[in-house]
Amino acid sequence: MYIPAHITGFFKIVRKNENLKTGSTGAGFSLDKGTKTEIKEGKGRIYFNGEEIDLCPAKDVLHHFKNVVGEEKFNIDVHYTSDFPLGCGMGTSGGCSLGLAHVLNDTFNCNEKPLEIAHIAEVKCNTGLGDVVAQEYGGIGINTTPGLPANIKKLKLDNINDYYVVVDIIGNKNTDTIINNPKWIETINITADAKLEKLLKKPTLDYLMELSYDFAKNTGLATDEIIEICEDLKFTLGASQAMLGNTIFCICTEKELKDVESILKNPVTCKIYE
Ligand SMILES: Nc1ncnc2c1ncn2[C@@H]1O[C@H](COP(=O)(O)OP(=O)(O)O)[C@@H](O)[C@H]1O
Ligand SMILES: CC(C)(COP(=O)(O)O)[C@@H](O)C(=O)O
Repeated sequence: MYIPAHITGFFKIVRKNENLKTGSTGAGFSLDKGTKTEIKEGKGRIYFNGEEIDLCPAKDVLHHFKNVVGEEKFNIDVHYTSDFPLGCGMGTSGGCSLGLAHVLNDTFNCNEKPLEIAHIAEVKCNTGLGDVVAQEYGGIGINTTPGLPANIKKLKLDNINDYYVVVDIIGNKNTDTIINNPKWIETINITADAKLEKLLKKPTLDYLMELSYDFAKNTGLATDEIIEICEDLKFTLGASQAMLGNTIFCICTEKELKDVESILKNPVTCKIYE
């Protein structure tokens, strides 16, 4: 099962009593690189690109299905193969949660709701608020409702194939340290305020990038290093920080691609995944 990586440009945090209704609003897009989930016979271990890891949302999804299926039938290990690391704002933890929920639901012929199970796992573990919803829908999404049921308006572009998304991962940034911190929540929500309405009135990719860069700078989430590189990428459609990671993303045309790749240290070139 393949789940696309997802980049959030800007977002607002909405916490409710119910995990299903807790989530984010905002905008972002899915990529043609991501995470593949497979299960094999085993003892409940989780492997990420060959290394055993402790991944809270994956464990939560496993726990849910173990209760549904019955412990005696549940002898599996999980194997993830991912293009992007965890904790870098590429929605990798979401890809792991959602991929696993789908694989288990299909394999054990359950009649569960994989998207809901994955979203609840992400919210409980503080690894994501809107990723799995966006990943399930794909494309460029404007998310107007936190949690589920989802209300995502997709931005349809005739020339979407003309664009490349170039990603440069500089380092880690764990989502839970930000989305649980009252000061960050206040700053993020004040800065995000009005951006969604603005984008809905003028739903273009350039404007999404402009609002995202404004969000990255004005929240203080982007480091000086990231801002400096984004300034160097001003000749493109736009560049900003992937939320919530220490990661740059840039949207450019084929003509600009070589210059963009030469500015970034470890460029990974992708396309938007519809
Ligand atoms: N080797 C690892 N590197 C980074 N995160 C890891 C690793 N192993 C497990 N984790 C867990 O993965 C989760 C990453 O979540 P998050 O920061 O939301 O990532 P992403 O941006 O990929 O969605 C955290 O719960 C973290 O504890
Ligand atoms: C921005 C974030 C809250 C976290 O994203 P990540 O670090 O990729 O888990 C995301 O889930 C969203 O709601 O848009």
